[in-house]
Amino acid sequence: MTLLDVRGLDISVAGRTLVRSLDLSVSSGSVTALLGRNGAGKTLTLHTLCGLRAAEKGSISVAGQSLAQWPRKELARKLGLLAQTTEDPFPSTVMETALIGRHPHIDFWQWESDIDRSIAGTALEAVDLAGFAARDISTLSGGERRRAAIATLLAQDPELFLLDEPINHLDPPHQLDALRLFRARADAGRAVIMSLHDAGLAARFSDQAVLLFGDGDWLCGPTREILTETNIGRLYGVAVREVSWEGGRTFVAV
Ligand SMILES: Nc1ncnc2c1ncn2[C@@H]1O[C@H](COP(=O)(O)OP(=O)(O)OP(=O)(O)O)[C@@H](O)[C@H]1O
Repeated sequence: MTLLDVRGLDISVAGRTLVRSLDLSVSSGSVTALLGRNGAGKTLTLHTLCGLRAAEKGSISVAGQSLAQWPRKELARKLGLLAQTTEDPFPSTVMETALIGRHPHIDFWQWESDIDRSIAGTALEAVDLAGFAARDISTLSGGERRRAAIATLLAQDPELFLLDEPINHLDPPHQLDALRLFRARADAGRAVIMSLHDAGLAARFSDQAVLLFGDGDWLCGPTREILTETNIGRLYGVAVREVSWEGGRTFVAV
């Protein structure tokens, strides 16, 4: 089933067109990797896809209905954003932070139920924060805080996960854990779009890749066809070699 359909989308800022006439279709069960240099427009694109930023030109539909027509709370059950950075303006515990993800599922006058607490607890376990529930969120390390943000999104449990550099701050084992976890969500019928700076991890975990060149140009297609030495070299403006091993491949700048 097509969860997200984007046609002719322009992303512009301060008089510059970063993405011109983007067409993108995302189906349940798939992982899409979004790659581009710093400033190419990955964050602005993700923010536009979830309605935080208005689309100047083009159409975005979510589960067959125009993005703008979705009531905000219903939309938050369809799609959820892992922002690139998180702020904690109010004191709260790690459990309270994870429970924020349950808000789209709770009626206006209701408190979180035991089921919501159990879902949030399971999400904390999934990101290796089981023992952290009572901790003040402001005491977490950068990587722990990133995993708490992932737990909040897992507790939200949207159909489409929009992830802005999900492995920021994570050490290598937790990077793999997080990417495996989202890959498993997709394999269970959800969908994922994630911006990444590691083309090797994009090759390993995605089915579809979108390359943003930052000048309006983009490429989109099956990962195997899009992630090539030539395209990645053009994307980053450096010579790149593909390195393969049994079943896997990565890219090295030379
Ligand atoms: N409000 C704004 N005014 C002017 N320029 C902006 C504004 N917001 C974003 N930009 C610029 O738009 C460009 C795209 O930003 P965006 O955050 O989408 O990049 P990105 O691809 O996610 O980069 P990174 O890899 O560094 O996270 C950047 O050059 C940024 O400086």
